[in-house]
Parts: sequence; structure tokens; C-alpha cells
Amino acid sequence: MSNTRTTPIVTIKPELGLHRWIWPGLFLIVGLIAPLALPGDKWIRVAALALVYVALASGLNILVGLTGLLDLGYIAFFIVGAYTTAIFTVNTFGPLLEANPLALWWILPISVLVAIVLAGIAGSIIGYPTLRARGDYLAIMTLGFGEIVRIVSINWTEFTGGAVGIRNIPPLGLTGSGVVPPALTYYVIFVVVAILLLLLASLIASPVGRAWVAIREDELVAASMGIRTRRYKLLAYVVGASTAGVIGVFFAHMNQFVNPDSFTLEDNFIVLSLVILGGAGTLWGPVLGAVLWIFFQAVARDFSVVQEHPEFRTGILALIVIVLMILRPGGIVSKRLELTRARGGRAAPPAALHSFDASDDPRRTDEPVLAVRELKQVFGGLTALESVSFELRRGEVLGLMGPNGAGKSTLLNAVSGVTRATAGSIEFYGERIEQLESSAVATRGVARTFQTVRLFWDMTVLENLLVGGHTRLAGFVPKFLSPFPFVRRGERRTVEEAEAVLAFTDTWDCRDRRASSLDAYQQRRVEIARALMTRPRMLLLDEPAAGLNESETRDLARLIASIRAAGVDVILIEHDMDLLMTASDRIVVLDHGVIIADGPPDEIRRNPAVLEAYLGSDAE
Ligand SMILES: Nc1ncnc2c1ncn2[C@@H]1O[C@H](COP(=O)(O)OP(=O)(O)OP(=O)(O)O)[C@@H](O)[C@H]1O
Repeated sequence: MSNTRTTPIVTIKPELGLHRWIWPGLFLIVGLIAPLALPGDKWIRVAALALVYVALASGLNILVGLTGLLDLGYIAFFIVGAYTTAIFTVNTFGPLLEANPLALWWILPISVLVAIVLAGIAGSIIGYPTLRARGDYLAIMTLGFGEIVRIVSINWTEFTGGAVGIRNIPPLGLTGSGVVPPALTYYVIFVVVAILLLLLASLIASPVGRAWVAIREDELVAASMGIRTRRYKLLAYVVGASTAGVIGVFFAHMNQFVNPDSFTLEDNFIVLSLVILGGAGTLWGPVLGAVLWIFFQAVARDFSVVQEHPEFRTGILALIVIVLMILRPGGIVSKRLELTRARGGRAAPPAALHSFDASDDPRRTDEPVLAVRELKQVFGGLTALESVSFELRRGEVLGLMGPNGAGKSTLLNAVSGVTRATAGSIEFYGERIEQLESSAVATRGVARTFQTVRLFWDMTVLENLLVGGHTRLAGFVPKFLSPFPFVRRGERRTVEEAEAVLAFTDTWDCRDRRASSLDAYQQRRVEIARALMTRPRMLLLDEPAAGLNESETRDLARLIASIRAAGVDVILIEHDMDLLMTASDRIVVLDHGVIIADGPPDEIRRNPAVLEAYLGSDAE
């Protein structure tokens, strides 16, 4: 069988030079001259409001666009920020500010810090229980949370002033009192939003951003690369919430009052629409979406039909989003996000794999690499595995065969932590791993591929491999600090390693190709390369030859042999008997969840129980 390409080849190279400064340059220039160019104070106020929505949409984009987590209660974090500063500057420090208005310049940073902490806590409160929820459940939970915060703001009268709200919040002037020109307020908000965008952009360009996109693309695979998915999802909530909290503070000072009418349920949908309109998952899409919408809304307000029916404005937004989703599903700025700028060489480096020399192995013991004992897996009424016991020894390729539905993939899922076994034990280098999450199993040195190839389709091949190398890119905290040289050095080293692995798996030519534009054999090899990037000690291959032709299968056998020679032990599930018999040192045969044979390929070939199970009546 030969492979046919179904999608055109898409090559994506990082933007270098001046090109990458177009959007930030445009934002800075337009942002700086806007108050000078706009006709009058009314429009400067509109521009300041647009900046508030830029920050809101960019923060929500971290959740919805990058990480793929729907949040319909996002405005709650904005409310937290706005009320924090209102309570601080009016209730707590009000008398002090009256006596000394300049005190605003130290009270404001405190307000911002407290807003970050409170909104961050609110973000983790909503984030934590929703970590296991997706889709509809997540949407409803976030919507509910948003409403709880709004209702609390209405009813907690002694703190929030109830329906009346809090008035006389100091303006964003240099003196902290008096009448402040709108242009000054605008520039303060512009600086804040520019800083927020810079922080978000550097976070997105760091390994954290790549981990978020990996979670959005395929959470299960991201976990099997060692990414602690719950931690990163929680981080996305905290970052998104803190962004809304900070801009909430400045919004309150801009308006000089807050009350429950300042924030409606509808605002959640508007901000979400702006993210989608501009381009979810892009850096500049939400910025553009917010600016266009707020200005459009301000223009529309002058039309009599909109004055009579203000609800038309939201209706128009909904209509625009629907039309855009049909014509341009990626949003106005549908430009793909760059997930690394690090570049290696132009020519293929020497093919190499981080090899494990058993003699230096500090964990070297006489124990087997993997010992599975009495493993049982029950799905509802179906027993997929029944008391399965076997071992993988050092330096071995272990074949796993059995008819369809025998339980092979179920076994691999249990070993790699994708599913939790019902009973029994799994030891990897003497350590019990059957209760561990798949990310923890991966960090201990177990990598895997999937029966149906599961790449991060929207990423390039190199980016796929960098996700595989994620756990080595410094600790959790430095992963945030992408602009700093030591993180970039780490990234460059990982890129070099990825390129060596690409050469090793003979996929160097695909380095900058979008994964979705690879042919079937390239996909298989890239999936193996990505697994090898985790520097595994054991590699689990689930039917890697499915869909390959004869010569590709022979190549694959050679690749498996060189992986083993590099010190990685392999468990190979395969229906292709030639490959299984040539590549394996020993074969375990499963049938109906039970091991019926375990021995060298020659013995298995002649084993009557195997012939009976595999070939049925043809065995005779
Ligand atoms: N998550 C699940 N929930 C319910 N049943 C499952 C689940 N996963 C697997 N099964 C069932 O467990 C049995 C074993 O399936 P498994 O995929 O492990 O077989 P396999 O040996 O890998 O087969 P194949 O060679 O066709 O991939 C099948 O009957 C399957 O329907």
C-alpha cells in the first residue's frame, strides 16, 4: 500500500527581522498618536475603553484561544479588580487620600497587587474544580461562577455599596484629584495595557505557551509528554484572571465609580466574541477585535435605530461573528502563533539519540525494566485484561500480539498511566507506577505512540518535538521567563537535540512542515521522534506499521533496532507479523485479556495455542 498525501505541504518558518515588529510597532504608533489624532475628548474616552477591552480580550484569549478552556464568567475577575480598588481607595484609604491626594501613587500599586492576588485566587477557585471538566460542563460552571461574583457584589452591601455601588473613586491624574484630561487617563491605561501585552506575549512565546497550545490540541498526548496538564490549566486561569483584575482596577479609576450595572452577564459574551472575531489563539487578533468593536459601537450609538434599540449593538456583533465564522473561521487575524523562534542549523546534524549506557545507570539493579503483575482492567461489565503478568528485560524489544480486541492497547494505556488499572501492579525500574498520572509516568522515562497517530496537527514538526522536550526546559518558574538568556539557551539546546532526533528518525526534511501536511509514514516517524524527545528509557509503540507499505515497514524495523541500540527498551504492538517476528527478541501473546504464550519469536510461531487463537480454524 502506498501513502497518498491528502493535504498540501505547508512549510512554516519563523519570522525573523523586521517582519515580527509590524504588529507591536503598529500598536505602539497608533496607540501613542491616537489622542492627538482623535476629534475630541469623547473619542479619547472611547479609545481608553477600547484599551480596557484589549486587555480583557487578551487575557481571555489565554484561556479560550491558547489553552482551549471555555470561560463564560470571565468578567467576574474584572469585577474583583474594580471593587478591590474602589474599596481600597474610597472605603479604606478614603480619609487619607482626602488629606493627601498624592498618596494615590502608592495606594494604586497596592490596589493592583491586591487585585492580582484576589483575581488570581478567584481564578484558581474557578479553575480547580473545572480542571476535569470540559465543553458544556466547563461553560456552565464558569457562567455560574461569574453570576455568583456579580450577585455577591450586589448583595454584600457594606463592602460594595450594593446596587448604588461605590462613587468618588480618585481619577488617574498626576495629583490624584481634580479634573483629569481624558488624554492623561488614556495614556496611563495605554502604558498599563502595553505592559500587560508584553508580559502575555513573552509568556506565550515561552515553553508555557507551547504547553498551553499542546493541551488545547490534545490534552492526553500533552500529558504523555510529561506536561502536568492540570497545573498548566490552572496557570492559564490565574494568568487570565489576573489580567482582568489589573485592568479592572484601572477601569474603576477611569469611570470613577463602580456599581453592579458596570458589568453585565452580556459582557462575558461580548469579550468572548471579540476574541473569536479577532482570531482566538493569535496574539494580535483579540487586540484588533476589541479596538474595532468598541469604535464600531461608538459610531453606531449615533444612529437613531440603535438609540431606540440599544440591544441591536450586541445583535450586530453576534451577526458579524456568525458571518465571520463561515467566511473566515480563524478570525480576522488568522495568523498562526509562532511557538518557537529558536533556530538550529541549515543542514541535518549528525543523527543522535540521547543514549543510555546501562553501566552508568545509577538505578542499575538486577530488576527487570518493567514488571507487570496480576494486572486486571475492567470496563463496566467487560473484563479487558485478566491477571496479566509479564516482564520486560534490559536491552529487549518485547513484541505484544493478539487478535483484535485482545487487550493490547488497554495494557499499553495502563502502563503509560492513560488509564488506571482495576487491580494488580506495574513496576518500572523497581518503582510502583500503576497509580501515577500519565505525566508522572512520562517523566520517569516511559514514552509512547498511539494506534492512530496523534500529533499536534497545527504545530510544525519541530514544535511537536519541542513539546516532547518540554520537561527539560528548566524548572516550572523559569519557564515563564522567556526573554531571559538562560531560558533561551535552554531552548536552543533543546532545538539542537530535536534536530539530532529528526536526523536519527530520518525526518530532518520535515522540520518546518506543519504536522497536518505530512504523509502517513512521516507522521509515524515524527510521532516516534517526539516520543524520543522525552528521553525515554522505555518506548511503547502501538501498531507503528499500520498503513505502511513493505519498504516503509522494513525501514521502521531498522529504526526500532537503532532505538534499542541507543539503550531504549521497547514494547511493540503489531499486527504485521513479519515486522513483529524480525524486530522482537521475545513475544507475549494476549487473547481475550489473558496471556496465552510468552517466548522467542520462533517458539511463538509454532505455538498451537497462538495459532488457534490467532488463526482460528485455519490453524489446522
Ligand atoms: N475505554 C474503554 N471503555 C470500554 N471498553 C473498552 C475501553 N477500551 C477498550 N475497551 C474494550 O476492551 C477490549 C480490548 O480493547 P483493546 O483496544 O485493548 O484491544 P486491542 O488488542 O488493542 O485490539 P486492536 O488490535 O483491535 O487494537 C475491547 O473489547 C474494547 O472494546
